[in-house]
This record gives sequence, structure tokens and C-alpha cells, in this order.
Amino acid sequence: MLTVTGVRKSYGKRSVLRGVDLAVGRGEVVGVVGENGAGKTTLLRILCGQLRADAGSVELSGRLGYCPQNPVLNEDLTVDQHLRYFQIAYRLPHLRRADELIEQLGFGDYRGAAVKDLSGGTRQKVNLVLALMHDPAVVLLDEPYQGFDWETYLRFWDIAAALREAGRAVLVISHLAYDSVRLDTTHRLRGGVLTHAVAVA
Ligand SMILES: Nc1ncnc2c1ncn2[C@@H]1O[C@H](COP(=O)(O)OP(=O)(O)OP(=O)(O)O)[C@@H](O)[C@H]1O
Repeated sequence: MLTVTGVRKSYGKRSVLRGVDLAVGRGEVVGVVGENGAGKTTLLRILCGQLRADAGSVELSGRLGYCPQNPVLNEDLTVDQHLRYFQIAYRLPHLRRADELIEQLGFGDYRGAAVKDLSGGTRQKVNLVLALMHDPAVVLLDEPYQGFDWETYLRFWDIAAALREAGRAVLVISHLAYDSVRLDTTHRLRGGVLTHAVAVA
């Protein structure tokens, strides 16, 4: 579903990615961990097409869902207005999947609220729903649970498990070593390349 081969990226003289190879198959939830500044966000931005690699290739099949690290929301629009805007962009006949996700993440009471009045965690929930509401085949999530309380963090992993069951390919950028038990494979980005990381039980 997602195949990455020999991806390289430098910012000026600083070489951040030095030949990244990665594959995420149908029904797999794969994690990328790494220190601050290792290049995780750079990699995801290349995978979603926001940033151009200097070399290498990215092959994707099906629709893509991307949840960026910082929510890209309009402060003055309500949650429902965001949903309608994205419904048009994704050409969705209904909002059933978004309704379901909002229910799971427990923020239905805020649908009429403007983004500027939402907490950081709730903004992140909106961000996640916008990335998943069109049921993409390949899902790229950059630290998707930032600001979530523990219950919501667990619900996030329930959603990830359901995506696996549904045969989606999911790539999650994570800071947390203990996430690795919830992932099918964990890669560590270090020195510009990915290596297999050992699960922490
Ligand atoms: N637009 C840019 N121009 C120049 N350097 C950049 C740019 N974006 C990122 N960098 C640098 O590239 C390196 C990798 O950054 P990146 O944000 O990809 O790391 P990260 O692993 O996602 O870090 P974090 O865990 O802190 O989010 C860092 O040294 C960063 O300063």
C-alpha cells in the first residue's frame, strides 16, 4: 500500500534523510520513533507530497489521510463547519464516518464551537477526524495523540486497531517507546536511515 525507496532529503548542507526504505502493507500499523530532530516529520511530509525528496521514490495506492503534527484549522470556524468544508473537498455523500469518530473520541458537545474556543486536545481530535473521515486506504499520523488524556489515548489505539482490521495501512510517528507494543512493526529513525526497533514490553 505504501512503499518508500531510497528517500533522501537535505536542508542546505544538513542531510536529514540519507536513504530511507519502508513498506507498509494492508492491515499493518507501523511506527516510526526517533529523537527530536531525527527527521520524522520531514519523512511524513515527503510521504504526503508536501515536501519534495532530493532522491528516492514513494509509491502509494488508494486515498491518503494525513494528520499533521500541528492542527491546520481555521480559528473562526466551528467543528461542524470544518466537517462540511472537508466533506466537499473529499466529495463525501455523508458524514457517517466523521460522526462515528467524534462519538468514539467523545467531543460531540463541541461540534458547534469555534476552534478558537477549543482546548489543545480537542483541536487534535478534530485534526484526527479530518484525516480519517474519508476512510483513506493509507493513513499517515504525526504524533496523533498529542494533548490527549489517557482515556482518549486508549481510544486512539482502538481506532488504530479498527483501521488494521479494515485492512488500512497506517504509519504512526511516535515519541513514546511504550507504544511499540501496539504496533506491528517499529522503526527507529537515526542518522537519516530507518532501522528495526525492538519492542518494549
Ligand atoms: N524547513 C526546514 N528548513 C531547514 N531545516 C529544517 C526544516 N524543517 C526541518 N528542519 C531540520 O531538519 C531536522 C529534522 O526535523 P524534523 O522536524 O523532521 O524532525 P522530527 O524528528 O520530526 O523532530 P521532533 O521529534 O522534534 O518533531 C531538524 O534538525 C530540523 O531543524
